[in-house]
Amino acid sequence: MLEITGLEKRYGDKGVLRGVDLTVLPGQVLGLLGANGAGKTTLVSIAAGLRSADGGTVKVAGIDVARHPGQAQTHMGIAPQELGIYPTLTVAANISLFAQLAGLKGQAAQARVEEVAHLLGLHDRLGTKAEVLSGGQKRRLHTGMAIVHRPDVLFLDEPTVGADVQSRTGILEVVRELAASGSAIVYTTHYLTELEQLGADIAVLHEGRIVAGGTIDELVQRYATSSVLLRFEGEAPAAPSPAWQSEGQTLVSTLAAANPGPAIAQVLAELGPDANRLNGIDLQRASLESAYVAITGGFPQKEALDVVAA
Ligand SMILES: Nc1ncnc2c1ncn2[C@@H]1O[C@H](COP(=O)(O)OP(=O)(O)OP(=O)(O)O)[C@@H](O)[C@H]1O
Repeated sequence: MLEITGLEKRYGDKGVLRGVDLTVLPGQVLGLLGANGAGKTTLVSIAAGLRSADGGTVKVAGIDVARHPGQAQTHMGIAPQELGIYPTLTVAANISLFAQLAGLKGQAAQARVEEVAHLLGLHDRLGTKAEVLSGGQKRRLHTGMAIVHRPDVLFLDEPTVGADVQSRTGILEVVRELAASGSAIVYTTHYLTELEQLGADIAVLHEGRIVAGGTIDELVQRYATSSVLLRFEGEAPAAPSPAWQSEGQTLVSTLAAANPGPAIAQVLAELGPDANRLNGIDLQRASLESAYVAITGGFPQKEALDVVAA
């Protein structure tokens, strides 16, 4: 449904996208992850035909977005990071405007506007001017405008920033519902738990390329490991392992451990009386977060860690 091949984008002499390939199938939610400045918004904007690329192609429903942006855009919905609502129009008029732009008319348009408002918990605000909505309600409205025509391909760029729990739940519910009805969805976020809740597939954008992709389970299996972070006060303990690094007044040691419980017991036994000077033990289970951090180099990868036999 969405096919991105060899996409390149430079700002001045800085290559932000350096050959990005991505495919998103009908019914698939693709979580696009990357650090601040990795190029996610740039990628989404080019894919949606809002910015031009320096190389590569984007096809939506088989249509080349750069060559036929108007035609391709009839198959898309986009909710950019910046809110794009019309403040002086009511909630109903905002959603309705986008329904009409997508060719929905009369009773069908009216029914869909009400359905979207209901899905996003805005049904009792239909007659309210957008400018008086709360931040979270504005965010929901902004999402509603992007999905009203049930687009084949939907781009949501950090849709839950500033949204409260209720707004977040509503937005995730709408994403699930659209994917179930066959939309291909690109979802950028820094909230990894949302991607877990959506059962999304993941693509990690790093240094201009997609450096890892797959289901959450695949990424966790491949890159993540449980780890134990130990903090120690004062002089380094007598035991030769584990290795410690200074962090100000504190010594810290990070251990990869498939079975953290026995690993902690082993370390405590080796430390002997020095164990009394431990002042922190943090256990991190293998997760999408630890996989992501390993992939983007913020934490050693599984094989590079000092694995404690358990
Ligand atoms: N119009 C522009 N002109 C010049 N540089 C730009 C422009 N837009 C973005 N950039 C730069 O390109 C890089 C990628 O920006 P982009 O907004 O695509 O990243 P992002 O992954 O969406 O970041 P965030 O997670 O912070 O939203 C950044 O270094 C940014 O400063």
